[in-house]
Formats: sequence, C-alpha cells, structure tokens
Amino acid sequence: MARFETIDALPADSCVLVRLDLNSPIEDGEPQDNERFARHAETVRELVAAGHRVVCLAHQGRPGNDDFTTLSGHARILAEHVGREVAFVPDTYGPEAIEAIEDVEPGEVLLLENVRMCEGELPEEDPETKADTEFVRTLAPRFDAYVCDAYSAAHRSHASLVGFPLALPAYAGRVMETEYEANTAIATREFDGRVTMVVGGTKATDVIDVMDALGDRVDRFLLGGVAGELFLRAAGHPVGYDLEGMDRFDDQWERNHGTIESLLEEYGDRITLAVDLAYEDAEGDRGEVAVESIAEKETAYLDVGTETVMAYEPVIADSEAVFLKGALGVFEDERFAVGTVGVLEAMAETDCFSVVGGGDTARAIRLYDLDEDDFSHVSIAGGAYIRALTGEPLAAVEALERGRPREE
Ligand SMILES: Nc1ncnc2c1ncn2[C@@H]1O[C@H](COP(=O)(O)OP(=O)(O)OP(=O)(O)O)[C@@H](O)[C@H]1O
Ligand SMILES: O=C(O)[C@H](O)COP(=O)(O)O
Repeated sequence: MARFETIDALPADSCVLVRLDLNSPIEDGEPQDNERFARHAETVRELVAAGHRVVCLAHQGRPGNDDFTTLSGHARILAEHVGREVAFVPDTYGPEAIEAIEDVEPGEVLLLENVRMCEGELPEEDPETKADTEFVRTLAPRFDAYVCDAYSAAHRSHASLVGFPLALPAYAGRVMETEYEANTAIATREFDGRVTMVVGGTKATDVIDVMDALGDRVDRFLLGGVAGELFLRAAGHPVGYDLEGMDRFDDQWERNHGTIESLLEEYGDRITLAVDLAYEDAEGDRGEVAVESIAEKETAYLDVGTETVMAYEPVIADSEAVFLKGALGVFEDERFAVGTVGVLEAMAETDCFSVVGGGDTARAIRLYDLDEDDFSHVSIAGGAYIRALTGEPLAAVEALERGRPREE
C-alpha cells in the first residue's frame, strides 16, 4: 500500500495546485486528444465538484524538441473532457500567473503555461534543491495544498513533481492512486497462479530491464514486436531487417545483443518466442511465414503471426496475472494488428488480474473498440510503468510520501 494521502483527505474549500501529465503527440503545432486528458479530467472534475479552487500545472515536450510548445491548446481539450471552462494563462509564476491564480473562484479551473518553459523546473535534482527554486518558493504560498496526478511523469525529479510536496501538504490524485496500485502489483504482490508478462514494443532496453528485474517473479514471458525479433535473432534466426531509412534493429542489436543472449540463456525455459511472423507481400497484403523457414535477413516483419497468437492465447488463459508492455506489431496498420489485438482479446476474456501498459499500446484498446473495463487496469504511462514494473522507486511518489500531511 502506498504511504501517501489521497484527495479524499483534502480539507474543504482548498486552493489546490494540481500537477497533471498532459504531454501529448503534437501535429501541425496542435496537441492531439488522448487518454491522458480523459483520465486527468476525472480528478479535476472531482476537485471542482467538491468546491475547491483548481490550478493545474503540466508540461509539453522539452526545450529544443519540436513538440515543446504552449499549453493553450491543451486547455481547450481539457475543458471538453472536464465539461466546463478551463482558463489558460501564458505564464507560470510571474505577475500574470499570480493575478490569474488570485482570480480563481471556488469550482473554477485554471491551467498555467508549460512548466518546462519555467526556470527551475529542469534539470533533475533532489527534492530539497527543487523546493528551493524561485519557481516553487513563489507559487507555493498561493496554495493550501498540492495534488500530484502525474503518475506518468513520476520518474522525473523535476520541481513541479518533487519540489512542491516539500513546500505544501501533498495528496495523490485519482490517476496517481490507481496507476500506483495496479502497476506496483507485479513487483510487490503475491499471485497464487502463473504470472505472465507479454513484452513487445520497439525498445529492447525496456524488455531487458523488465526481464532482469522480474526474471524470478514471472513464470512466462511472451515476446513480440521489435524486441521479440531481437530475441529471435539471438536464437539464431535471420530476422530484424531494417527498412530503408529506419534504424530499429541493427543499432539496438549492436548495443544489446550480449545482454539479450545471456537473458535467453538464463531464462530460456520461461521465454516464448514467435513461431511465425507477418510481412507486407508484393500485393500489399499481409503475408505470414514460419520463423523456422526464414533463411535470409531480407524482409521487414511487422507483426507476429497467427500461429504465434494461437500459442500465446492458452498461456494467457491459464494465468493468474498478465502484464503487457509494448505492442506485438505495427497495430496502427490494421493488417499488422493481429498480434496485439489477439493478445489483448485473450487478456480481456480471462478473469485474471490484467494490466496493459505503454503509452502507445494502450491506444490499441481504443483503436480496436476493446472495452477498457475488461482489463484490471490500462496504464497511460510509458517510462514510469517500466520503472514500477521493475520495482524502481518513482521520485514523485517518494516526494508525495514525504509531503503527506501530518496529523496535528
Ligand atoms: N515489428 C515491428 N516493427 C516496427 N514497429 C513495431 C513492430 N512491432 C511493434 N512496433 C511498434 O511499437 C510501438 C509501440 O512500442 P513502444 O516501445 O513505444 O511501446 P509502448 O510501450 O507502447 O510506448 P511507450 O513506452 O513509448 O509509451 C507501436 O507503435 C508499434 O507500431
Ligand atoms: O510522456 C511521458 O512519458 C512523460 O510525460 C514524461 O515525459 P519526458 O520523457 O519528456 O520527461
């Protein structure tokens, strides 16, 4: 159980500073609506309904990156989800922001400007240093309490995440609370039956970290995606072909093949690899090939095959808990969604404790009209999810625990 306080304990009529994670894909300069808005809107709605004055902080991108931009568009999308106006001020702790904060009435919502535009937010430093920034020292006295809902950014030791909990009584919002409980389960909870971990996606290091940390707690790893192909390559199959202009496989192979080979050796009896893979044939249709019959590295494989899904289904059906990280194929293209959707459907059909994670992978649930309620939890976190799965502490969660309001 977490040792932080939740918004259930927030004193009535508070003026609250709420850290959300609205970091989103940006297209043509505009933020794209996604699950993060919907989830955080629930926390905001609850705070509003309780009559608190709600001022939100969030980030978008990083200085120097294309997706580093203002949050004015985010305020519009958040307003649609909350179902009421969300005012926006293009300032974080200067005079304009302070004036806007002072104008917030009970039940109203204000979003401040991208917190990463503000000096003191970055880089990652210890909570004491962050609490001592001008940013935190200026804003904190304007509020009665701090609420952290930004679970998906909780691995970052930034001022808005670890500084405020030292300066104000701190509470967890609903997203923080539910993500924490579900994602920590694999590292801390005892399950009676089989624990299965489905790992895919594009990042070999994610899969390596998970296996390194959870090798003893997971009974069966089912592999797919780019990571799965790298393990197939370690098993001697000539797969992992980079399409022109892409560098998904060879570079990761160079950097990680030693670790992948030794993981395969150490946990080989618990690792199940794809037996067939899918590709785009000359007509542009989905073709499938048995892994055993692949003789040369000359085709880009974009999904696991149907036989593989059929082999994974009974393992999932027979599990007490299933955790998924990363897609098994390029599910954004319907022709290559068979692996990801097949595994998600198998998870949805069982009564086991099931958690789906990875910012991108969770998107497949909406895209293919699966019902979120058929899973115990669908995480909206990427890096924080991996860290939670592997039992690594999250800086913002630790800060929340330290900042927990004390009984007088
Ligand atoms: N064989 C493959 N070739 C190329 N891309 C693939 C393949 N298999 C899966 N993918 C891609 O992997 C992506 C998901 O990978 P990623 O590692 O980003 O996982 P995630 O856990 O969902 O996201 P994140 O951790 O970044 O939030 C999907 O967008 C999918 O297109
Ligand atoms: O989108 C995310 O994963 C979080 O908001 C963290 O963002 P960052 O990787 O830019 O710190």
